[in-house]
Amino acid sequence: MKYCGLRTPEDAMAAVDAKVQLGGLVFAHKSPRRVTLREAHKVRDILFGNAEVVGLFADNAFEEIAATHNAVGLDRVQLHGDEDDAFAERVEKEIGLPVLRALPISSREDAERADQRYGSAFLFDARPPDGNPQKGGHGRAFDWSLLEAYSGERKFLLAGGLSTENVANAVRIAGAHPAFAGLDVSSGIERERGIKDRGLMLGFAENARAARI
Ligand SMILES: O=C(O)c1ccccc1N[C@@H]1O[C@H](COP(=O)(O)O)[C@@H](O)[C@H]1O
Repeated sequence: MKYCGLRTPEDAMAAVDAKVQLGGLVFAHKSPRRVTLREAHKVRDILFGNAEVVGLFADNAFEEIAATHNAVGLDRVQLHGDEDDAFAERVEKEIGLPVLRALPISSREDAERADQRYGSAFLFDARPPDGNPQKGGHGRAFDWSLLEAYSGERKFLLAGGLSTENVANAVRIAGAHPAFAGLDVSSGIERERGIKDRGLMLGFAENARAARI
C-alpha cells in the first residue's frame, strides 16, 4: 500500500502507524502537495526503515529528478506525466532507481497496451479532467473492471479516487488480478485538498486490510 502526498512529520508518522510499505513525496510542479527538499527530508527521516520513499514527478526535467534523488535519497521514482519510454528508461538506467510508471486508464485499449510501456511496475490511475494541467491526485476513480484487460506480468498498483468507503470494493475487484500489488491513495486520506487526516489514514489501512490486502 502506498500513501502519497506526505508533506509533514505528522503525515509520515500516520503512514508508519498505518504500516504502509510506500510513502510518496510529490515533486510535480503543478501540485498543492509539492514538497520542498527540506520538507522531504523530514518526511524521509521518519519513513526510513519503515517504508520505502517514492518520489513523484510529472514532466519534471531529468536533471531535477536526479538532483532530488541526490538530495533526498529516494527508493523509487513515480513518473506521472507524459514522459515517453526513453525518458523512463533513462531514469532507471542513469539514476539507478526503479520506475513506477503511472498510466491513465479509461478504456480496454489503455489496459491492453500498458504492457508495451517501459517501467519496473505500473500504477493505473484515472485520466485527469480535460484541460487540467495536474496529471493526478484528483480523487477520480476509473472503471476497475477494465483492469481485466491488462494481461502483463509486471505488477501494478491501483490508484485514483480510492477512499475509506470504496477501498473494500477496490480490493475485491483489483485483488482478483494476478498482477495486483496494492493500492495508492492521496485525496481519499485528506480532510481538505493537500491536507492529510490521521483518522482517514488509519481508517483506510484498516478497511483495506479487512478486505485482505
Ligand atoms: O497528488 C498529486 O498532487 C499529484 C500530482 C501530479 C500527478 C499525480 C499526483 N498524485 C497521484 O495521483 C494518483 C491518484 O490520486 P488520488 O488518490 O485520486 O488523489 C496517486 O497515484 C497520487 O500519487
